[in-house]
Amino acid sequence: MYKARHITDDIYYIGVNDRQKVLFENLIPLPHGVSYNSYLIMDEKTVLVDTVEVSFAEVFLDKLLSVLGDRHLDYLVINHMEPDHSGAIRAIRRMFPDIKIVGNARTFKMLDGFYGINDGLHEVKDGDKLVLGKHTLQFFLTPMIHWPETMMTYDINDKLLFTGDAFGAFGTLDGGVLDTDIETGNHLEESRRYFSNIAGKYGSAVQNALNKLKDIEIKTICPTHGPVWREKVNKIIEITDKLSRYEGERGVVIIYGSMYGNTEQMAEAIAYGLSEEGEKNITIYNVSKTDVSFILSDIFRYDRIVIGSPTYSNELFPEIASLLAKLETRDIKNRKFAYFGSSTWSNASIKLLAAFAERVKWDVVSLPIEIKQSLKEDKYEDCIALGRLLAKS
Ligand SMILES: Cc1cc2nc3c(=O)[nH]c(=O)nc-3n(C[C@H](O)[C@H](O)[C@H](O)COP(=O)(O)O)c2cc1C
Repeated sequence: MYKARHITDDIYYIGVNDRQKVLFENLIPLPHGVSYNSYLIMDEKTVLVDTVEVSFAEVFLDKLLSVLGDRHLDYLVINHMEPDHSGAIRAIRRMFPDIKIVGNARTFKMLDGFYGINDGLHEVKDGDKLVLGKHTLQFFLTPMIHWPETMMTYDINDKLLFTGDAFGAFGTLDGGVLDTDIETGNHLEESRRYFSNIAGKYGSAVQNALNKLKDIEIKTICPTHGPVWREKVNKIIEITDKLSRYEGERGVVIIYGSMYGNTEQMAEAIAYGLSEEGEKNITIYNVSKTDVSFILSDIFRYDRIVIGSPTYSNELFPEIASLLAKLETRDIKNRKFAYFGSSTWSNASIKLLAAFAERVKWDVVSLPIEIKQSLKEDKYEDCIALGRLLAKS
């Protein structure tokens, strides 16, 4: 019944859309849903590349059988064992008991641990090839994008790379699958948020993978989430390269926590100073309102970061503390930084922000600004001056 999309003559898209999940990994909001991509190669040998989340197994198997018809499924290639891609493996094995499962040594340890599958395996090492008939697959081990077993599979014939989570994006595929058939503005934005929140911690691993792939010609990128990239292959590689090198574009992100508005007024004054000096790309985030995944995405994207926090029970404002903890685990480098804070009797937030700046080794461009009780004229002017300075930094 299903009409599967051709990616190339012999390669079909048979993934599914998830518009039910509210939080990816129970953490990250999915306002536009997410797709779990799976691909089928129909050659002398038939090959399934990755599967989908278990709750979609039924519709997934129907899609698979629609393309496969009465042919047997010879191989399942596992690029990534995370359950949103490996969830239907057991169902596939039950339906095709003779199928050969292709993965690396680390894949197979996880396959046994997750699903108790430890036979019918075809182990590959970095650079190994598998001939299917017209098509030959080559496997590249790309550990820590985003788990240790992750690998990529290159179709030498079609110059097409199955990349697992790399180059993925949040957002369902509403009709089109190839970027040539989609208005991809939102998916490109969501690819940044995806990278920042999922793989952002592993910048050097991503750089290693990009280096490993630099000599192969890639006409099509087939990730496990979001659009298949063809027209924008270079664009998506460039975005990933920049983010994984932590190279910030010109732009300022101001993040504040505030209960009664004083810290917020400081943020506004800093933005005023920035704007006065000609800075156009300024975003202010109230950390209690915007989900941290969006804020992280902008922190990955831009080169100047400003954070303000009230003192709260001798600590940072809790949502700011939570953001800083997330930033520290991601090890984002090369950011210019300024910070500010407010308190009523003892200013702990400034000291904690200073300690954070030291730990992450960001380049602090100015002394912090701190206020007590309310924002008065002199400190208001200091905030504006900080904005002007940041614009020139
Ligand atoms: C629950 C709570 C705890 C606070 N704890 C402290 C504190 O430990 N030390 C302090 O100097 N001020 C403390 N304050 C006062 C705030 O830090 C101060 O009023 C600040 O300017 C509030 O900033 P805002 O107007 O941006 O919310 C606390 C305020 C609240 C509501």
